[in-house]
Amino acid sequence: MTNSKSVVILGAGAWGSALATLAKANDHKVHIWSRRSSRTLEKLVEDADIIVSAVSMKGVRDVVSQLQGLPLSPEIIFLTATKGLDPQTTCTPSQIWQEAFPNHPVVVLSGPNLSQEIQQELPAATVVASNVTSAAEVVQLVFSSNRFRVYTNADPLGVELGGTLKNVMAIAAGVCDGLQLGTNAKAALLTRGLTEMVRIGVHWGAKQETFYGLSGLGDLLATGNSPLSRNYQVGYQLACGKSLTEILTHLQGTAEGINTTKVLMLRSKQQNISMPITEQVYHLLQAEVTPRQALLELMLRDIKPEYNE
Ligand SMILES: NC(=O)C1=CN([C@@H]2O[C@H](COP(=O)(O)OP(=O)(O)OC[C@H]3O[C@@H](n4cnc5c(N)ncnc54)[C@H](OP(=O)(O)O)[C@@H]3O)[C@@H](O)[C@H]2O)C=CC1
Ligand SMILES: O=C(CO)COP(=O)(O)O
Repeated sequence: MTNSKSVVILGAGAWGSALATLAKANDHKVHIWSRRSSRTLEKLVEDADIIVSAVSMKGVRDVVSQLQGLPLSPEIIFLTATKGLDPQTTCTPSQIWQEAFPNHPVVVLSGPNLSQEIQQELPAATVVASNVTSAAEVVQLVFSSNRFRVYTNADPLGVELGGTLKNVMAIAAGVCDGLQLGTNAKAALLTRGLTEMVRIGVHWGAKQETFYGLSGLGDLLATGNSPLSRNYQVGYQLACGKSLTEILTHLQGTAEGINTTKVLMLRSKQQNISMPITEQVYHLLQAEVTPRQALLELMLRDIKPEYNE
């Protein structure tokens, strides 16, 4: 097949494995690498067309620095699928990749993509975004199929922030359901959560409209309503009285929202941006408030117009 690409996926977790399944189903040559792999990264990336990073945030700088020492073809496209923020710099993963590889195109993939549903071959849609349109189109072709619809987008920062910021709201949504607060409360929470995502995201440099697409609202709806989301599970179990340590001991995989909440608190304080839901999620994760106290804090904030910001 002439359009067959060589795809190397870094990270053999839930998301790396699901992305591998999608690319393989389209007859691409796919190799998955993890830090436990017997095969060296150098050998694997030798003839790669696309390097996909599906490691969790805490692994991004490690894999970037491993790749930096290797001779890479200038044609290689980097695709990042991590939904997190760097705790030291507050940078997004794509900013880290682009800084390390300034001459390569970097593409972001993000959307409502619960990996378990994708592994069950249920239909889903996603967004691939880049400043280099041709690179986004290559990635679009590699992953598109009759069960995975891939849209391109020219706002990589907005696409990446949508998938990242919604993890904080997914924790809050889990709390909302765990406390059995009802459908009205959930709708209010997700809507005001989106307002908060837009507020900080636009200040960051992202486009407002991007947050109303698949990678923002779409992913917020998916993870804010599904027990398959690890972030949602964290919130749900906190509402049921478990401690964060207890929850993390049994959680399958990564809940990026925990780190993202801390990074967002830092950034919103530095830049004086109001993020009341994020702030309550932060206090809850620090065990400084109970879920009921967090709810009351939000309900008893000063009354104000819906849009004055
Ligand atoms: N699961 C999902 O539904 C989706 C997840 N995502 C995002 O994808 C990212 C990965 O999530 P997911 O696959 O679910 O998480 P998992 O916890 O299942 O996997 C994390 C992966 O990251 C690797 N990793 C962690 N630290 C390092 C490191 N220092 N060096 C090399 N590899 C490292 C792990 O390797 P090891 O196994 O060796 O620890 C593992 O392969 C997250 O940012 C998540 O938000 C995005 C969309 C959907
Ligand atoms: O981002 C996701 C789906 O789009 C996965 O959500 P969790 O990381 O909360 O499981």
